[in-house]
Amino acid sequence: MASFKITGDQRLKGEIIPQGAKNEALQILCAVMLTPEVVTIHNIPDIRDVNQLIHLLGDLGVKIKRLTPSSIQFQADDIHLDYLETEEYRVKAAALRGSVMLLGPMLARFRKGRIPRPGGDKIGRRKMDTHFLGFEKLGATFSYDREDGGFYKVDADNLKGTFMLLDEASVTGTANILMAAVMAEGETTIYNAACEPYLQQLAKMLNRMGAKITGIASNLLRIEGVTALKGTEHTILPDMIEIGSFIGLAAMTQSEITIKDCRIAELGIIPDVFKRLGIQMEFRNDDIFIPAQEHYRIENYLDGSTLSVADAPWPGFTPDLLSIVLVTAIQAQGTVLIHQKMFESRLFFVDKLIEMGAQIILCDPHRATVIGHNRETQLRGIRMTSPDIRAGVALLIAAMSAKGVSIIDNIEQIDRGYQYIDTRLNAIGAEIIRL
Ligand SMILES: CC(=O)N[C@H]1[C@@H](OP(=O)(O)OP(=O)(O)OC[C@H]2O[C@@H](n3ccc(=O)[nH]c3=O)[C@H](O)[C@@H]2O)O[C@H](CO)[C@@H](O)[C@@H]1O
Ligand SMILES: C=C(OP(=O)(O)O)C(=O)O
Repeated sequence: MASFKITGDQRLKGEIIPQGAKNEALQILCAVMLTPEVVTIHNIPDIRDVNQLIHLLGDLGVKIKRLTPSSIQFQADDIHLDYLETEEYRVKAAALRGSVMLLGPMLARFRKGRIPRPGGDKIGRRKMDTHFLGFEKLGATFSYDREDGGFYKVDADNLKGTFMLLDEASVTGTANILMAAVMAEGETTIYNAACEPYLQQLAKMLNRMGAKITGIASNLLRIEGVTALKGTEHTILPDMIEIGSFIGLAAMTQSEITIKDCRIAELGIIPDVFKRLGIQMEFRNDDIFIPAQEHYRIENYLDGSTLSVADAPWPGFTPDLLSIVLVTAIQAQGTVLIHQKMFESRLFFVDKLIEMGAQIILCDPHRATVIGHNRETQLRGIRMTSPDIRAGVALLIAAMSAKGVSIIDNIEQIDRGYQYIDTRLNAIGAEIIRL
């Protein structure tokens, strides 16, 4: 288990380039399984989850040629389906959540998919019903062997297009069903589809491969099935969660940071939520400039009542940034209610922030009220453990703003999704040592 030792209270200054988006990369990498032709992907982040998925593709027989550190060529022209039945596959695929999206492409191309219960953050129940209800609608049979350590199997003689109304707008569920439907016979309609930028990017890539998808960016996707897909090139967007994390980090640590090439048009409501916390930012072409700010004041609603920030499926605010908003509010002036609707166990890390001196009331597992210090009291460094990827970065931000030294254990959680975060932040003035 690795740890970070952070000496807090440093002001950062400089430019930072966001990495390619983790959650987009996981979808796009699974899509390479849909064609025997070459698919070239650019801006791939060098992070644990993504590297594990790339290894898994290699084990399945995908030919992998690294062109540059972040550009890779894939060719899935000789897939070893027998590997799906091995113990090694179970162990490796269970190490991350993104591997679940291999099912849709495998079903589309080989009419068979296997996946163990996937890993990912332990942030409450993470059901997969949407995925399998969708596959079943397309004509697949599904079985789940609980005795067998939890192994999902899908098989189909033939996939047939149909209308489906998803039980919820699941991100990986929509990606999975979409990738199965592109090669189903006839027309599929997916209503209540998730439409995060990750999915928009996936659908655009699939269309470049020869798929016929309309309704991209909406919750109503129409797919006209095709018999085969061809190769393509794809560039992953900057990681919007990393961009949001840097905005929060700049505000909390009173740092002047320019976040480069953000693809601002794709960030949806994210900048506005941070602006409502009182954080100033300037869009300079496609960069976001955050000035060093001593004070930032949380807005109230127009009627004077307390602001709340809640997650919702896109174009609502992503749940993956709520931990960052929460930590950022600690040094704001004012009060905000953080409402994490989607996950049940994502707010418990506030205990550590409270131990550091933050004023937070955990109302219930889904809601926490943060009463900002307005920099009248500084957090103090402590030893803590990173429970999940985003809480881990929230704790890192807290530690960087705190007086004294903090240790964060279990930083493998952070490494799942943030590329060389210590090196990149140290380059602009942080003091983080990897132990
Ligand atoms: C690898 C990957 O891409 N992971 C992301 C993906 O996970 P993932 O695809 O696993 O998450 P889902 O979108 O399926 O659902 C997340 C949670 O939200 C709940 N839910 C979902 C939709 C809805 O309309 N109402 C609702 O309550 C689900 O029951 C579940 O508890 O999307 C999540 C939600 O944006 C993000 O936190 C994860 O980072
Ligand atoms: C919850 C997340 O990831 P995963 O779905 O991979 O656990 C996340 O990226 O915040």
